[in-house]
Amino acid sequence: METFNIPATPLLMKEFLRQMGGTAVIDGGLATELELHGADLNDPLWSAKCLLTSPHLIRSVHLDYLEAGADIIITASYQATIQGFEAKGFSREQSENLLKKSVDIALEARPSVGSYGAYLADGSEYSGCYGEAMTVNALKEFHRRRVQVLAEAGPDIIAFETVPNKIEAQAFAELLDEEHIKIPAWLTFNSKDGVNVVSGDSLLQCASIAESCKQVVAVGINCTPPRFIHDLILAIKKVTTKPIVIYPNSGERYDADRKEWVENTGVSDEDFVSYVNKWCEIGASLVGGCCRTTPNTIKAIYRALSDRSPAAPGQKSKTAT
Ligand code: MET
Ligand SMILES: [Zn+2]
Repeated sequence: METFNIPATPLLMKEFLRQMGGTAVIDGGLATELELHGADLNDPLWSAKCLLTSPHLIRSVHLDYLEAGADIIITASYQATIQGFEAKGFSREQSENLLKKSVDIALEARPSVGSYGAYLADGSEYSGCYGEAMTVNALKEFHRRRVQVLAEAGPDIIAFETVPNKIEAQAFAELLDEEHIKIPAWLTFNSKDGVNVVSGDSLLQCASIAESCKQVVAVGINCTPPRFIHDLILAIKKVTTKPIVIYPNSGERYDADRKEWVENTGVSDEDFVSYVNKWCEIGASLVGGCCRTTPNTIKAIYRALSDRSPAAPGQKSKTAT
């Protein structure tokens, strides 16, 4: 495993990318890959359930992604919340230790902070509807201790992922500031129409919130069908000077009622990857995959980027298999 120290300013994220040859490769879906290896994640904790039952499996999937060429791996903390562990009978201290464990497993990892909708485990991170009564302050209180614990575990960067609406983007940005979080962060939104974030809130407004937060070193999109990515990059580019991070899902449809992905509604690894160079040409500099993408997808992204220019990831000392 390589260790990258990403210093905590946007400028130095750019320096990290320069060292990477301009583009860095992120890993692919974690939870869906754990499932492919037999984990039963039908649980409110989703991938975080493996922190309890099979940490060795998490470790092995992280390694698969590193071997496939990922420069950045994302921890199993997406749906790990103190409130979620407590609901299972763990003490506060045990819950905090489980959060920390997700970072320890990935060592120089980038912990994932899923939204409040992910904690609800009812698919609401794909609707962004938290009800009229939800406020920025309530979301901040929900996430506060979690973000502190993850930051204290010493990762390189905190990935706030699948952010479905503006109030949660605001909550994360304010938390980073209020808690004086020294670890840099990225904020990635999801979209189901290629124009707005899933709640219908303006992507431009959401990305602007990320842009004006000094701890945020990259802004982008995750867990969104590949066919929408091109237009979303162009939109984000209008409001940010920060590096753009893109990790789409396989494009398959998720059936929230049945709690399963509808197979064969997505694109093949090859098709997915054929877009990657174009995305980088128009402004993306960190690219990977989200749900239902696999180490094969990441291998193909790594190869596509290596073919692009001599300064691309292929030139790095790492050997892709
Ligand atoms: C619903 S998006 C999930 C993101 C998380 N990092 C995962 O790959 O499991
Ligand atoms: Zn996803």
